[in-house]
Amino acid sequence: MAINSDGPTAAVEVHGLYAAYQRQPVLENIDLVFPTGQWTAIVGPNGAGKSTLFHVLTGSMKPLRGSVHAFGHPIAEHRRAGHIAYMAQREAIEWDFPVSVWETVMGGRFGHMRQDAWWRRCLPARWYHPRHRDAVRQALEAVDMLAYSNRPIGALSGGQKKRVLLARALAQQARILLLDEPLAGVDPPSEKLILDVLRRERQAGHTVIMVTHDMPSARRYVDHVVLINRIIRGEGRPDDMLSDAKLAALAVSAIDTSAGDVGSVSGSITTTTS
Ligand SMILES: Nc1ncnc2c1ncn2[C@@H]1O[C@H](COP(=O)(O)OP(=O)(O)OP(=O)(O)O)[C@@H](O)[C@H]1O
Repeated sequence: MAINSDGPTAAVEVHGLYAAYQRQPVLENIDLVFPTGQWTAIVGPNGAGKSTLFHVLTGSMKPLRGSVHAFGHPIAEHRRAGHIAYMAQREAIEWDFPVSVWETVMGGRFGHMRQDAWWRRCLPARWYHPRHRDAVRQALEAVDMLAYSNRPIGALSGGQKKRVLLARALAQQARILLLDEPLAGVDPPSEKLILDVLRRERQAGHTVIMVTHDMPSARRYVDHVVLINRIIRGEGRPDDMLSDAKLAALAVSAIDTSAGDVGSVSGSITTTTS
């Protein structure tokens, strides 16, 4: 699939999106445009539907209604072509699986490997095309984890696991990066490292969309903020969206949704200004 992402095209466009689990609505009437090359923070309380939105954006969950396009093409085409990199929450990974850091990050290359000659895909991992090995090495270097390449993923600290998940997303060399809470549970140096990596991705023209509860970092780094709790509660510049008043209103919006059995949450949004 040839995708022309030059010019002002939106990286991702969502129209009239509804999503539900067992017919219980989680997202309703979502309309969003993520411009190419911008860094967006998705902010909302626990249970607001942020991860669900990402499942739909990656094409792993079918919406009840509505459409999702990336660079003007249906999201399913991008999923097949590996154009969208996704960093799941740490909890979403089976860490006891007996694979090394290197093999985990190589997983980010599987979409690209479909373009390799069939015989190369049958070879042992050490014979993978050098461009895959280079991408993995660069990604591990970017998150300062190359020295841990041979370590089993189960033998990493929480912050190191986050960095490996980010490396796997980077190895995909995708134009769109979706990151579900990349800053959760990391210490300040790791947080700075991750934010600097994402800033470089944005500078390279990639579109970065991250879920976060870290308001000081969002205020400092991102271009655009989307407030969500089952429906879109606001979007705009970080200064406007992340005021204490807006965040307090977002936390109250959680109470509005509890009648629908979604979003009945304890707000976990930090309103501390940096
Ligand atoms: N597999 C599932 N089956 C049924 N309900 C689900 C499933 N996954 C999520 N939900 C429900 O959907 C709602 C939205 O969940 P989601 O994980 O998208 O929220 P979130 O905003 O990412 O929350 P958090 O900040 O806690 O990660 C919640 O009420 C949750 O209980």
